[in-house]
Amino acid sequence: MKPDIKICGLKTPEAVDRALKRGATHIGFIFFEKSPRYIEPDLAAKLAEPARGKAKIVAVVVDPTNDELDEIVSLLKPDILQLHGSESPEHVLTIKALYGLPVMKVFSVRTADDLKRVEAYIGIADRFLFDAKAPKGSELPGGNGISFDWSLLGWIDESIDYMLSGGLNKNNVADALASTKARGIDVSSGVETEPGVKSVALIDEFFDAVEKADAPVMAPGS
Ligand SMILES: O=C(O)c1ccccc1NCC(=O)[C@H](O)[C@H](O)COP(=O)(O)O
Repeated sequence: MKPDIKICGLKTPEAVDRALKRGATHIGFIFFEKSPRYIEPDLAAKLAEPARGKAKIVAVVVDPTNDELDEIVSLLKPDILQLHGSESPEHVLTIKALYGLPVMKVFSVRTADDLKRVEAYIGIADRFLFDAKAPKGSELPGGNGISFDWSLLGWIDESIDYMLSGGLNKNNVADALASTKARGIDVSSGVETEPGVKSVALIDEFFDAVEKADAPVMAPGS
């Protein structure tokens, strides 16, 4: 089955256009002010316009207040809220009830302990995203361009819908898909020339790598 592909941290019409042309199923906008990928909600709304009905528009927030969410939801009209902080199951339920939107809850992973709380969110979060935990000293909860040990996800049942992220790029995405049961992948730094600067060439190369990974292996002579 073709994986969902989310290109995250978009800030230009060129990058949005290329992601859509190549078949991104999700595009993400970052509403975390310390990020080099931060974008004002009104600008994100303009950039997202060509994606409506073609790809899911994802608003990435970190321990958001209701005021922040009110502004983002009313301007951007996202399809999904990506909660990338330490939102409790109760907070996730409150957000879902307030905004009526599906939630993708992020777990930041370095060790097995980081996955202990997943069960508490089953039936509450609509989808999970397993991302690498920020390295010491980083101010960013995501978008750090580093991977984690995917074998830590081995116990996660196939019935659990999750995306995988953290340091994915054209060189490791095939391996990531083969080694996990991720139904989707999410990339940011791997399609950038520097933090916050997306490259249409790297977006192309990333999609090429996913398509190659997905292509059936032909028997010799067939
Ligand atoms: O990308 C950011 O700057 C960011 C900042 C704060 C919270 C989340 C952030 N990114 C969320 C994403 O979904 C990224 O795509 C994900 O962390 C993977 O990033 P990367 O390892 O750079 O591919």
